[in-house]
Amino acid sequence: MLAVHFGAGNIGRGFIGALLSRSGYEVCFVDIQGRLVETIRERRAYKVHLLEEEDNRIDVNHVTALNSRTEPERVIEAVAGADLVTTAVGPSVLKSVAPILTDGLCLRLEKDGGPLNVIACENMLGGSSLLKKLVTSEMTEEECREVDSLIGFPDAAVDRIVPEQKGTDRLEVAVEPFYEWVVDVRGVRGTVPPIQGVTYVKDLTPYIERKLFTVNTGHAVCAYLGYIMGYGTVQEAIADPSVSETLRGALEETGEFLVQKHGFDPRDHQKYIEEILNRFRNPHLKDPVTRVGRSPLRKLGREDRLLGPALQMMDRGIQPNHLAVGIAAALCFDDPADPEAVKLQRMIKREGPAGTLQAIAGIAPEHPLVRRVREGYRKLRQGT
Ligand SMILES: NC(=O)C1=CN([C@@H]2O[C@H](COP(=O)(O)OP(=O)(O)OC[C@H]3O[C@@H](n4cnc5c(N)ncnc54)[C@H](O)[C@@H]3O)[C@@H](O)[C@H]2O)C=CC1
Ligand SMILES: O=P(O)(O)OC[C@H]1O[C@](O)(CO)[C@@H](O)[C@@H]1O
Repeated sequence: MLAVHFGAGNIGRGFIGALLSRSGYEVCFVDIQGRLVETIRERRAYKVHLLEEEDNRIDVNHVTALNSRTEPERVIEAVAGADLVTTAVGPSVLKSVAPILTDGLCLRLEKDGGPLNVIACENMLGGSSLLKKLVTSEMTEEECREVDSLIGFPDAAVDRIVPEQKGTDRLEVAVEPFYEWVVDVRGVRGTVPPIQGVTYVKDLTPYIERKLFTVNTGHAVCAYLGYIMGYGTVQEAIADPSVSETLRGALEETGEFLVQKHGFDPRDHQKYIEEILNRFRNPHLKDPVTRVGRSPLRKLGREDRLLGPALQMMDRGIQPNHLAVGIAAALCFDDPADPEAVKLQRMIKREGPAGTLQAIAGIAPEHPLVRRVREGYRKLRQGT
């Protein structure tokens, strides 16, 4: 079985590629970084280091790689002959992957290659659905019909913290031991991919919202507050009671909303929150707040981890008091090395916090959430 995986980065090697290889797939990574591709091709194996008390390393074998910039024809052939396609490139990069994927899928359809599933493993709602839209936008009506019946784009939720890599080995990836990969089985075409460790569900929404609005909301709130207070890592930030109080408050708010919307058992959800806080505290992880807070414009998107739950909970009469502080903290994120943070700060200078929220997420300045965020923003800027 051949799996073609776009993005040989942290999640690609440290999570998706590792699980696919363990499940018996030969994994062909596709990336644009020449040295990385060459090294994978030379070694055909790497190690995943589990960041826990004991020093465990797992061997990942039967891997190879292709460079989509220098050998696009080979990537197209690989997609045409694959048993599974996955991505972990970043939500904003899906549009760059789409053209070569389209060519591979068209070749497959020409060759009557049979059903195939394409799973986008990105931190976003509807990642595979977006990829399908991008891919089919360039296809004829006939090709679109064939894609509908033969190529599945099941949406997925992926959860594993893979921090910046500090090791000396080019391929080894250090990861937290925990992982969760949930796939919407309704989107699958043909045989359900036999991936060990994947949970197939009939409705992904409760799972992806629970994950995005707990793990990612909490991580973002912690990172942005930590950044303002001068902490370097999530682990340092969460040890500060003023950060952990706001973080816990925000997760209790999103928790109330998730329990109400999806009918989770409140005690189970509380356990889920505690587990996540423990994962953030993992003393073996040193996860920079700048990595977790990266791309603030994306994270301040209307449906993403901050405004997404805040807007939905206000519609239900739940007040995002702590979450609004987290959103205000996101507006203060000014990491000079992050192009989105630089752009964000330029917008705030020009249009103020309310105008910026309107421009990024289309929220009217008179929305009650904006009043709360502005209040939080003023206090954070004054250092109170
Ligand atoms: N790091 C983490 O803990 C988690 C990340 N994610 C999601 O996984 C995705 C990837 O994140 P990371 O692995 O952390 O990022 P990363 O930056 O480590 O990896 C991304 C990889 O994609 C490659 N890439 C960029 N453009 C490409 C293209 N056009 N074609 C092929 N490859 C391309 C990059 O060279 C890089 O190797 C993101 O959507 C992220 O939100 C999800 C859960 C956890
Ligand atoms: O990968 P993104 O969306 O930029 O955000 C970083 C987030 O993803 C994770 O890497 C894993 O879900 C978290 O560490 C963090 O919440």
